[in-house]
Order: sequence, then C-alpha cells, then structure tokens
Amino acid sequence: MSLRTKLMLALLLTGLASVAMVGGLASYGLGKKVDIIRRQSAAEHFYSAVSDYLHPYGSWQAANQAEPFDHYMRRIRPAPDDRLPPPDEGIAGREHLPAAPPGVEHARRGPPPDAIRDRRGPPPPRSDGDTPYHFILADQDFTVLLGAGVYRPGEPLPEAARRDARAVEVNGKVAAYISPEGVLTPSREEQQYLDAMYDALWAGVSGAALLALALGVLFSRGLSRQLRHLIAAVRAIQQGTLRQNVPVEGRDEVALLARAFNEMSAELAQSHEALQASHRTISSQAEQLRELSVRDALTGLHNRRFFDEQAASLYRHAVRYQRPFSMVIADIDFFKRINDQLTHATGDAVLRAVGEIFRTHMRESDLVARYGGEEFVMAFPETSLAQAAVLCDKLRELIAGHPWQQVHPQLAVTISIGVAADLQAGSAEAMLQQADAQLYRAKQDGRNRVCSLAA
Ligand SMILES: Nc1nc2c(ncn2[C@@H]2O[C@H](COP(=O)(O)OP(=O)(O)OP(=O)(O)O)[C@@H](O)[C@H]2O)c(=O)[nH]1
Repeated sequence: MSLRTKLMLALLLTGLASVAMVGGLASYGLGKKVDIIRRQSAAEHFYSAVSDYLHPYGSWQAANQAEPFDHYMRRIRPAPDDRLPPPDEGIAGREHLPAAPPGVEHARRGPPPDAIRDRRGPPPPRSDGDTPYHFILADQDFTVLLGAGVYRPGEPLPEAARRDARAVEVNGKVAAYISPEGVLTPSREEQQYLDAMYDALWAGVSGAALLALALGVLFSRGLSRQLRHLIAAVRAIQQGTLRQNVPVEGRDEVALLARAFNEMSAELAQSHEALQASHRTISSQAEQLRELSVRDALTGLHNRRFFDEQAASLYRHAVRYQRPFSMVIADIDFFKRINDQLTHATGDAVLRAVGEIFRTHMRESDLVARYGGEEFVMAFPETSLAQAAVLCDKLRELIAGHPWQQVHPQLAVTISIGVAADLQAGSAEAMLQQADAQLYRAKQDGRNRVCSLAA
C-alpha cells in the first residue's frame, strides 16, 4: 500500500471516527435535552391544570363532586392525539379549546375513572416494555386518587413514587401530590422535529467525512509529489548524476528532508568533482612521470629501458610473422675528444643535434633511443638489412654534413654504425649484440662508416 493511500485512509478514518463521536454525543445530548424540556413542560402544564381544578374548591373531594377530574380535563383539553386512547363521546366535540403542548396530552388527560377504565381496560402496554408516561395524582396523605393504570385509587403511593412527587398547594395547604411515571413518548410532530434534527446532524457528519476525504486526497497528493521528486533524484544519483535539486515546498518535515537532500547532493557533487580533478591531476602527473621515466632528459629520445621493451616486442612480431627487421647501434666518433677539447657543453649540444637528426629522418614506426653516453640504438620494423644499411649511411652522411661550425668553429662530428638483421639471433638483445659487433668493426675500419652483418 502506498504512503499516499495510507495517509488518505488515516485521514478518512480519523475524520469518520471524530464526526461519528461528535455526531453520537450531539445526538444523545440533543435527545436527552429535548426529553428533559418536554418532561418539565408536561409537568408544568399538568401541575397548573390540577392547581386550577382544585383551587375553587380547596380539596379533591369537593372538586370531584363538582366536576369529575376527567370531565374537567376533557373540557380544557379537547384535541385528539394519535397516542391517546379513543375519547368518549362527551369529550370528542371540544376541539375548539387550545391544545396542550406536545407530551402533555396523555398526562393531562390522566387515567380515566375506574368505571371508564374498566370499559377500556388498562393502558395498552408499550412494545418496548416501558410504562407510558403518566402523572399519578395522590391526596395530601399520599393516597392514590388517579393511578394511571399503575396504582389503584385508594392505595398508598409507594415510597419510590413519593420521591418525585410535587405538592399542589391551595390557600397555603397541600391539597394533592403529583408524581410522574413511565416513559415519555414523543408525539408525531416532536418525532418529526427530532428526525429533522438528526437528519441535519448526519448530513453534517457525512459532509465532514467527505471533507476529510477531500483534504486527505489534497494533502496526500502534495506529500506524494514531493516524495516522488526525492525518489527520482535518488535514482538519478544512483545512475551517476550527483548534482540534484528537488523542489522545496513549504516548511514541513518533507521540505526539511528535501532541503537537506539538496545540500547533501551539492556537497556530494562538489566532492566528486574535486576527486575527479585530483584524479585527472594525478593521472596527468603519472603520465608525465611515466613519460619522463622512458625518455632521455638530454636528447628527448626514448631511453634504454623503453627501447629494450619495445625492441623485444618488435623482434617477436617479426619472428612470428617472418617479417624483415633490422637493429642498429650508432656511436659518435672521438666524442671524448670533443668533450675534452671543446667543453662538455659542446658535447651535450652534439648529442642533442645527433638525436634530432635521427628523430627527423626516421619513420613513425621506427624506434630510436639514446642507449647511454654517445651511443644510439635503432630498430626498423619491415626493413631488411640492405634497406637499413642504406638508411644508416644516409644518416651518417647527414651527421657528417651537419653545419657543426655553428655549434663550435672547430667542431666536426662523424658517427660509426653497426647493423644487424638476423632473426635467427634468438632475441632482440642478441641481435643488438650482433649490431654492436658490426659497430666495433666500423670503428676498427676507420670510423665514419656503416658495417652490417649479412643474414
Ligand atoms: N658531453 C657529454 N659527454 C658524455 C655524456 N655521456 C658520456 N659522455 C662522454 O662520452 C665519452 C665517450 O668516450 P669514449 O667511450 O672513449 O669514446 P669516443 O671518445 O667517442 O671514442 P670512440 O667511440 O672510440 O670513437 C666519454 O668521455 C664520456 O664522458 C654526456 O651525456 N654528455
């Protein structure tokens, strides 16, 4: 279940529970209050009717002799009611008299005299088992005068009923007691009022539930939108886009989370960029170091270590595919004399110039390195011994013909070169030794020459 659904359900259930509680309490309170008002009103009317009945005569006996109480009640209260037993003929026609308030009718009418009651029988029992609402009338000695079908006239009013009894005084003396009895049934009109109020109450409850649902939808939409932004941003970070900026809405906890997430994302991206920059620096420094480690500082040519590695690889390739491959070793003639007679700096200049001549007159695929001192080595892939010898002779001529006087007026430079191209040598190193032997021969033969070993 999504967070949004959970939130909506929580809001809906909370809203329903609150409105049901409020509605139930209000409904119960309303019913209770209406019941109290009706009881008070009924009691007041009955009391005033009895008081008016007794007042001219001073006692029940005298009043009853003058006019039986039920006649009196029918005279002052003629309107038939759906809750009343059928009126007798003598009372039925008096509908011009004002009706008593709702809830009083049965009580005010009181129980019929015994003779009448005998004809009618006792009041019909309520379906719920409660006694209908009546007023019991007793004389000043608590002897029942009208028992409302609950007590017999002439019997003493029980103690329990006396507690709620209200005295009716005439000329300062208690002439009778009135005691309420039974359950007050609302009239049809009252019931309609109550039903209308309950309907309004439940309409309010339903409205509140709908409002809770609508607010739930609204709030959960906002919340889930922000969470969706955060989820998308986290996924983007997982895929490598570290700098994320989710919208911050409001100032609640989710907004705080979004703000903290943005800050964290910015810091993460920043530190990642810094890390990448330092990686770039390190790798470029490593590249420089690697380059320095394979280069000769004076001439800029590759050094011996690099040459040995590459030459071994070129040799293996040539042997594997039976391709022509030549190796060369060259040595500047009388270099010690140049150093000694024309300074060491002149010697360095010569080394740089010779290296430059080699570099600029060879193919990209050729390999040249300063092997140490005034010695240079070369490897020529796809080059036969004869081709290498021709190339080396050209290099020798270039060096001999170089304008050395520009370096020093007394300077003249030549080189001797040995060439080998025997793939049977067994290794690049062995082939280089063969070339070195040819170099030795070139030196022996008078220098400034190229000697090669026929395959
Ligand atoms: N200026 C300079 N001289 C160097 C360098 N490396 C080696 N040398 C010098 O090169 C000279 C080589 O001399 P030798 O090995 O006797 O050879 P050579 O004088 O060229 O005689 P041959 O090879 O027989 O013609 C030595 O004097 C070394 O000191 C360098 O980097 N710069």
